[in-house]
Amino acid sequence: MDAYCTFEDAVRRVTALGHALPGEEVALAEAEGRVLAAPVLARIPVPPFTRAMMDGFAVRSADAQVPPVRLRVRTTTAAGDAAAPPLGPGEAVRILTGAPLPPGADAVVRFEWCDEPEPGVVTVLRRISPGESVQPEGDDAPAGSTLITAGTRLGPLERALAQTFGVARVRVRRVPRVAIVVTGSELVTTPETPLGPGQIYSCNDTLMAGLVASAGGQVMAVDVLPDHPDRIKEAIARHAAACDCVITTGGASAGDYDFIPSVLADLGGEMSVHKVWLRPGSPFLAARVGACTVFSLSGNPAAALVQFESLVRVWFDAALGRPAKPFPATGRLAHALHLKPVKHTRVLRARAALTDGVLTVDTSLAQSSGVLSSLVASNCLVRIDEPDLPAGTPVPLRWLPGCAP
Ligand SMILES: Nc1nc2c(c(=O)[nH]1)N[C@H]1C(S)=C(S)[C@@H](COP(=O)(O)OP(=O)(O)OC[C@H]3O[C@@H](n4cnc5c(N)ncnc54)[C@H](O)[C@@H]3O)O[C@H]1N2
Ligand code: MOO
Repeated sequence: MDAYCTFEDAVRRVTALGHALPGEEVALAEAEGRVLAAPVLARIPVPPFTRAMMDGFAVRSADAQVPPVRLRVRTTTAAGDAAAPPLGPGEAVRILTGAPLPPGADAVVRFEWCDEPEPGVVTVLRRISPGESVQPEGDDAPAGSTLITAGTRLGPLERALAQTFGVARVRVRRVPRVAIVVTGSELVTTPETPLGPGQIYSCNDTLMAGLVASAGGQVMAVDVLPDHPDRIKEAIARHAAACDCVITTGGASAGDYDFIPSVLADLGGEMSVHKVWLRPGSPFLAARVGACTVFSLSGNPAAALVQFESLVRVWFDAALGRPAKPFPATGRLAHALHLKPVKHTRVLRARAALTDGVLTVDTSLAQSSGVLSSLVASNCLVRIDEPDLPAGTPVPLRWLPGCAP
């Protein structure tokens, strides 16, 4: 296979290569960044008992309809105490925020609305409604309710929620194991090493490792290899046997040292995508080698970023059982666009910002594949399918990792 496919077709084919990985149970404490394979259900109601929301006096609201009212104070209940015995008519319990209400009480009168004329007596100065300053058992959510849906990536908020509902273990997808093979005889990976003639400092090793982690994968290896087909072949074969995914960069196009297509063919790779009408990033291969998916990205870092964000990430979502959409958001062009008509889907780096409640996208950053510095000024990628678009046109958008508002 040596034919270009459309961007849409490439998305479909990459999605088809990603199968949801098996689920496994892990302790909540170890689940940061993991993706749920099953929903998290509340093990207990929260709050687990009806509790005071203010420091004050637990009362029967029926007793406090015509203030001022004198009530006998039975005892004090603080957070962590068991509930006081049932409250009779004309009685109150001094109660602190978070403490369980005694049976019979249906409201809390905050201290500010009370007088304490003598020990054991409280005067309620205001009319109190039932339920005042009280949170009923299960008000947040009852036991058995769905707290977090499958496919959600667990962060601090999700883990905190699960913990407060008494959930100790969660079912998550196995983490995709990923190897990165960066190719190019010109590459130097240690910036402290002076460059020789024709050499450049590599950035794809760092870029890909970071992107893989941001997509929920575990980087098992990063190899940086010269353009030597046997070494590249050996590395891909070795990693394909141990990993769910191998990502290569460089050598993907038509140059004399672009060995990747023939290496994948030699390895018996079932080619799913060869080239894509995508700019930047048309040299893109997706193949299955045994049980492993191999993505071969352009050596050009800006193109490799676009390929990862708009295609490879779709595979990670499928592997993690999440709905996949390359450009899930929408922004409006800040300026009109007039581009050369091409067959490609263009992906532009851009800076999106809210202006008067509208997400506005500024694409006036350097777009050359050879320019990386403008990437740091950008916070999103936008998809452009037409050469001429007026200002204000809605365009599909993906936030770059860590840039979503
Ligand atoms: N005759 C053709 N030439 C090219 C085509 C084509 O279709 N026909 N496609 C062009 C496009 S588009 C791109 S993009 C590049 C991609 O080519 P490769 O994937 O083979 O990448 P390389 O040639 O190995 O490298 C391209 C460029 O990027 C630099 N590079 C590579 N690796 C790294 C790295 N790890 N860190 C930083 N920079 C890297 C490399 O030195 C080159 O400058 O091909 C066009 N040519
Ligand atoms: O499409 Mo290449 O991927 O522009 O530089």
